[in-house]
Amino acid sequence: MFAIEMEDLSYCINGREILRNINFRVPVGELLAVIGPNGGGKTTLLKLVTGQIKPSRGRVRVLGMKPEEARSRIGYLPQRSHFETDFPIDVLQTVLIGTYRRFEAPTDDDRKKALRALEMVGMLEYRDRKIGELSGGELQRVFLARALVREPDLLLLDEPTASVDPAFRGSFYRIIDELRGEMTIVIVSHDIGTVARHVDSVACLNHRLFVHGTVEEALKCIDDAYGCPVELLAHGIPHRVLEEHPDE
Ligand SMILES: Nc1ncnc2c1ncn2[C@@H]1O[C@H](COP(=O)(O)OP(=O)(O)OP(=O)(O)O)[C@@H](O)[C@H]1O
Repeated sequence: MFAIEMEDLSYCINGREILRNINFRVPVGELLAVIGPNGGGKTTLLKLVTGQIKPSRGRVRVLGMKPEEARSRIGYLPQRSHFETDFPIDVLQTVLIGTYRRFEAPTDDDRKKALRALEMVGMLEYRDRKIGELSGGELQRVFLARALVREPDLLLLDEPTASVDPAFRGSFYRIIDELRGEMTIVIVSHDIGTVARHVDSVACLNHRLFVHGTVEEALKCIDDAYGCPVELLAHGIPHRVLEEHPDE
């Protein structure tokens, strides 16, 4: 069984093809990075996996099911959005949002799981703090706990380390290394150099899927996917830094 399967999948908005003929299989347990230029469709791909949007053509299966059936098995950390941190809610309550079931209050078991998730991300002692008092990196760890609280089989992380300090980036990847093998993990990232050190495989997406393979295989055709040169730096493992894209 695959954690994610896409077959001849296309997705269009207002007549514009955002994703084109994607064929893609992510084995259970894989730790995958999805990279690609801005607007290449990475977030759209994740939304198809969570069932927030439906393909215009083709098929997507998640853990062998339709995405909407698999939803309770998916943990999702969306791209950093405008979260209202003035809202008077504490850390534990924020994590409990991840256990949400319609018409049901959180149970004692939900609370235990939320505390365990906070422990996993090193935020247990912050459980009673108001979220408005947290730094960006601390808040992001709380959101990661919220994605982990249902003990998902598939964890989707959209730009998890964007706009947080380098110290958080290090602690974030230590958490990911600990989760490795316990669940399938998909990380959307622009930080190719860092992400490449931690993942099993890389998918390179720019409206179509250019490659899904080992880090080395992906780096070989990354220039094609980006449509512009990518500078290679030798750092023991392949490590690249993006040059500015001429269109941006
Ligand atoms: N609801 C929408 N309506 C119109 N266009 C949309 C919508 N959602 C996404 N798009 C467009 O689809 C394209 C792909 O967007 P998406 O957010 O998936 O890209 P991305 O690879 O995640 O980009 P980034 O790296 O900048 O986050 C973009 O051009 C975006 O403007």
